[in-house]
Amino acid sequence: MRGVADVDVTDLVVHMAGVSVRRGKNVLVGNIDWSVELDERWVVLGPNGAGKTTLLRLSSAELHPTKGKVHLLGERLGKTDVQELKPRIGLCSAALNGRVPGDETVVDLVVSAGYAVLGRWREEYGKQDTDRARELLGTLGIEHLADRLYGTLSEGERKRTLIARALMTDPEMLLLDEPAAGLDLGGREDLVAKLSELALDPDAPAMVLVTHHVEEIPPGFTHALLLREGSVVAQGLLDDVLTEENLSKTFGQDLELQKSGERFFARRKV
Ligand SMILES: Nc1ncnc2c1ncn2[C@@H]1O[C@H](COP(=O)(O)OP(=O)(O)OP(=O)(O)O)[C@@H](O)[C@H]1O
Repeated sequence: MRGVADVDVTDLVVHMAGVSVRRGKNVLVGNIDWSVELDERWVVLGPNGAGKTTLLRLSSAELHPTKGKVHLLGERLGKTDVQELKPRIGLCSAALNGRVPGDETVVDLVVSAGYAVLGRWREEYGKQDTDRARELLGTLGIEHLADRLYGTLSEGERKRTLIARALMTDPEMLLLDEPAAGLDLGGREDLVAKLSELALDPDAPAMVLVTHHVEEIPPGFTHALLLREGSVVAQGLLDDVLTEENLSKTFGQDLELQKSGERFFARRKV
């Protein structure tokens, strides 16, 4: 495995060294060493409460560590202007979903990401911006929904809209917090296929996807970090890390793991 001590952090998308986040007596994540390179696509996997969202909030400059150093896109958290850093990071999370006005059109919602506002009325945008937004909606397979109101979309369509929005600023890193949560089987499979296309695109940004389910890992993802109770169980290349033993340790029960093609499936051992 790559040694975190002897890397040039300015070349890395994420670099964490000895990072902990505490709230009172609770250790949300403890002593994390992790780095992400530009061409890598990481899945962060773990049970409820493992610290996945905390790790993503550190990676999106939403949260500072209690201890340790975090570098994002070569900038040290705490020593850089996060308002300049944030547009370079595309974040797609359920928290955002709840804050979107339902009467916003899909294309306006995507365009407004470039201006870091929710609600297009505050800004005037150019044709170049709306063309790019429509192109991104096309990439996610929902160009036909561009003029619909966000409030009328299905959950799966909303998820894709928010991913297009996160890509609007042409970020150097794309963070996806449980993108398939709440989707039905077909919706999940559609999304996994789209994320797989994105992961395999060499021009796409570095990606970090948080999930509870191995079934949601899109083909093309290269690395995994397994978290349990705020600590790293294993991290590295996906095929090395995603083993029955590591998965069982992560979820605290005896699990059977199968790989079919490029997809993973897990269930409790009987
Ligand atoms: N402000 C806080 N104060 C105390 N504990 C907190 C705080 N925020 C989060 N926690 C705890 O830290 C742990 C990690 O939370 P986090 O949201 O990062 O987990 P997660 O892996 O994303 O969980 P889930 O899969 O359920 O979303 C949880 O046990 C949570 O209850």
